[in-house]
This record gives sequence, C-alpha cells and structure tokens, in this order.
Amino acid sequence: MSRATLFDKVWDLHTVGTLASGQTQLFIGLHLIHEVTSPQAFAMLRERSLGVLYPGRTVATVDHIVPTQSQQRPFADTLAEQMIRALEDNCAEFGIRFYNIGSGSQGIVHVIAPEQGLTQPGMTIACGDSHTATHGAFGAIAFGIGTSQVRDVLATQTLALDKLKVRRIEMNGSLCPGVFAKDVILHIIRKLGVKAGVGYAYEFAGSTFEAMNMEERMTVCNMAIEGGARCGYINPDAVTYAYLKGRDFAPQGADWERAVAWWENLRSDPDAQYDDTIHFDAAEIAPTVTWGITPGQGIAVDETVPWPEELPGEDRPLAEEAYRYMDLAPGVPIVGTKVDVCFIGSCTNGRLSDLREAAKLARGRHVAPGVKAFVVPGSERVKQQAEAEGLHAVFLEAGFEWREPGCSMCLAMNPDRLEGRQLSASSSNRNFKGRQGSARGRTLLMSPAMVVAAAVQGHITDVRTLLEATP
Ligand SMILES: CC(C)[C@H](C(=O)O)[C@@H](O)C(=O)O
Ligand code: SF4
Repeated sequence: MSRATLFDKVWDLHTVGTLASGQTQLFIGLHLIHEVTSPQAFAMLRERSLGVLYPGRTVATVDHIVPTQSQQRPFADTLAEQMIRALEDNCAEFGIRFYNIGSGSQGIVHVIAPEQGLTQPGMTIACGDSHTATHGAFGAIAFGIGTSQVRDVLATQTLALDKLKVRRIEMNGSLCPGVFAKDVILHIIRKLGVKAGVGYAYEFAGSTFEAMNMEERMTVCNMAIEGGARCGYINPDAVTYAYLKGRDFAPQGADWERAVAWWENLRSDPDAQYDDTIHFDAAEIAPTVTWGITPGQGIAVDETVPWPEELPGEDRPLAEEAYRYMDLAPGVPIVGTKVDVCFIGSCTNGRLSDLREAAKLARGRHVAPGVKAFVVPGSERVKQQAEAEGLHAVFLEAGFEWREPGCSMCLAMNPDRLEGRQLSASSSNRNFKGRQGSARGRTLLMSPAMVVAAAVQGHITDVRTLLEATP
C-alpha cells in the first residue's frame, strides 16, 4: 500500500464490502453516543425488534443538556431530565458503558473519549455529533452521523458511506506569541471558506501541526466540519503515542509495542497522492476573531470588519446579513467591541491546556464590571485536574464563575444562555444566529486567551497587548 494516505489505508482496512448502491459498507470501530441524537435511534431499534450488535463498541456520556450549576436530580428542566433518563435506560437495557454525571469520567463526548484512551490511531469512529472529527487528531477517521445512522451502527456496527476525497492542508513554521491552535483553524476556515471542505477529509500536515500537543491538534480537527470537511485528521506520531500511553483503554505491555508499530504503518506515505494540497505559513497568522454569523467570517484581531468590496462576490450577501445581525459596521475595528458574556469551554477549547492558558492570563487580573465570565471544564477529569493545579482558584479570584462540565453555552441546550442582544466572546466553534440561546444573541469566536483578554478589558482586545504585560 504505498502512495496511500492514512485516510485511504484506514478506509480500506475497515471496508466490509461494496453495496449495490456503490457505497462502501464501513466497519465502525468505536461508536460514541450522547443524549441528544440517540433516543430516536434506540426507538427505531425497538420498532424493528433489533438489538445492539456489539455493545462493547459503543460508549455513552451526557453533555449537551446537563446544567453546569445545580446538577441535582431530577433536573429542573423536565425535558432534560427525560433525555438523561432515556439514555440511562437505553444503556442499561443494551449493556452499553455509560459515563454518567458523578462517575468521575463524564463530560463532553469529544473530550472524554480521548482522555480515556478510547480514541486511538487507525480507528473508524462515528458519533451522532458533527464535531466528531476532533478524534482525527489521533490519526483516526472520525465523523459525525445522523440519528438513522446511529441506529445503523447500533444494529450492524457498520455504515453505508461514500468515500471522501483527501485534501492535504500543509502548514509550516512556528506560531507567533499570542497565536493558538484556535487561531490556526479560524484562519484556515477564513481563507478557504465554510464550504470548501464538502466531500473532503482534511489531512492537517506540516511542522506547525507536528509541533502541537494533542489538545491543540484536537482543537484544529474539531473545527474541520466548520470548514465543510466531515472529517479532519493528523498523522499519528511520537506526540500521539506519548499522550496515549498508560491511558485506561490504551494497549498495555507487549501489545503497546505492537500497536505503535501498527500505527506507524498507517501514516500517510511520504509520496501519498492527494486530491488537493493547500499551503499555509504559520507566521502569517494573527490572533483571529469572527465578526459575523459563520466561523468563516473571521479577521485578525487588529483588522477592521471587512467592506463588502474586499470580499469575493459570492460572500457579500452573507456579509450584509452579518453586519445587520451583529450590528457591526464595515471598516470599524473589531478591537473595542463591547462584550457582555465571556465563555471558556466546549469541545473545541475546554481541555486542561486551554484552562491553563486562560488562567495564565487571568492571574492577577479581574473581570471588567458588568461582564459575566465563566469557565466550564470539558469533563469531570478536566475539572478535577484543573482544581488539583489550583486553576479554579485563579479564575474565581479573577471574577470568573467555575462550573460543572458540559456543553454549556456552546449551544445553550441547558440553562447557560445569552439574553436578548447580548454579545459573547466565546471559545466555542459556532457563531450561527441564535446559537447561544437567545434568538438575537451574538457570538464572537476566539481562543480562550482572547476570551480572557475580552473579559478583563470588557471589550474585544488584542491578547498580545496583555501578554506583554503578563509576568
Ligand atoms: C446536538 C448535536 C447534534 C450538535 C452537533 O451535531 O454538532 C451539537 O453538538 C452542535 O455542536 O451543534
Ligand atoms: S461542546 Fe458544543 S460543539 Fe461540542 S458537542 Fe457540545 S454543543 Fe456540540
């Protein structure tokens, strides 16, 4: 198998057969489920009197609907209570491992699987959730699926799929101070657009990604879908293996050596054929922030909101819609935009290294008057580790709230919501209209460090100006 990409190799190794439709029947190694997209799938199984074929290959957690303040049961929200009950019942009935609240391992699905070593190189991973590409950071082929496909995986452990093309996104060089993995992916999406990846898997390659730790790689792969790519991945390397070694579900002893040799074998060949290759230079990336209503409407923090004439013709109608919705005028600097709410968390930036970066900047500073700022760890383990390091104390002292793990205000299927026209500085991945709970609420996406900068200044701030003053 020379001249093959990791994507090709993993796809071929998991191909059960070709269906009459021409689609591939693909075996799914790991299936992750949460409370939002699974109940109907289980209902469909029951309707057809089907069971779960390999219950050991499905792992469940609860994340979207969990309150991040009082988690006392029954939840105040009866719909949320019903959803968690349904998951509890389904997992009990079908013998599926469930990381429930208080288990010590609950959290956002894309945070908990990697931290337990469930996510491994060369796997096929599916989840009824569009940000499943996060797991591609390990060199897995991981993608989001719909509820009827969740049913298919439960019943057959396979999916009927069309093979994707592969685009290599090569970035080389070091990131400038104040520039993080989040800025890298916001920059890529800004340059390529939110639809460019449709029909593609994105392979992120080059020295910039090689220099990233696993959590940074997850941040990048997490947002592949925001660039239209259903799946994004990075070839596994020594960084991947060092992260995985010793985790709960990682291979042990002699199996470990065998696994590493196998994973190495799955890396894209040096002369692999790609359907497309795009080059970026890391040095050209500045702290990046979105000004509009898609993750592609981003600018460097020291730029002004773009004029329609500066944008390609096809992007102008959406820009007009965004000026109106966001109440931001073209030509105006984004720095200085007043913020109401500052949110650090989500499957993009709710991991320990994100909280460490944020705490570094928050230390010795205070949230500006009138700003509500809160930190939501991505999982119970992240919370526990952060507390062991004293990060929670740094945040609390700086005037941030310190919450229980969950998706929280990333999409506001829980009590954490914007109100009215509030504007949020958010470390999450989507800035769609109404995304954070209020039909007219506004979201600016940025790195956790930029969220802290906004929180302490009360307005969008170039994090580099604070870094210079950070001891
Ligand atoms: C609720 C879920 C299906 C949804 C997704 O697919 O991504 C959510 O996680 C999101 O981020 O919008
Ligand atoms: S944190 Fe946000 S993006 Fe991630 S799974 Fe939850 S709702 Fe979706």
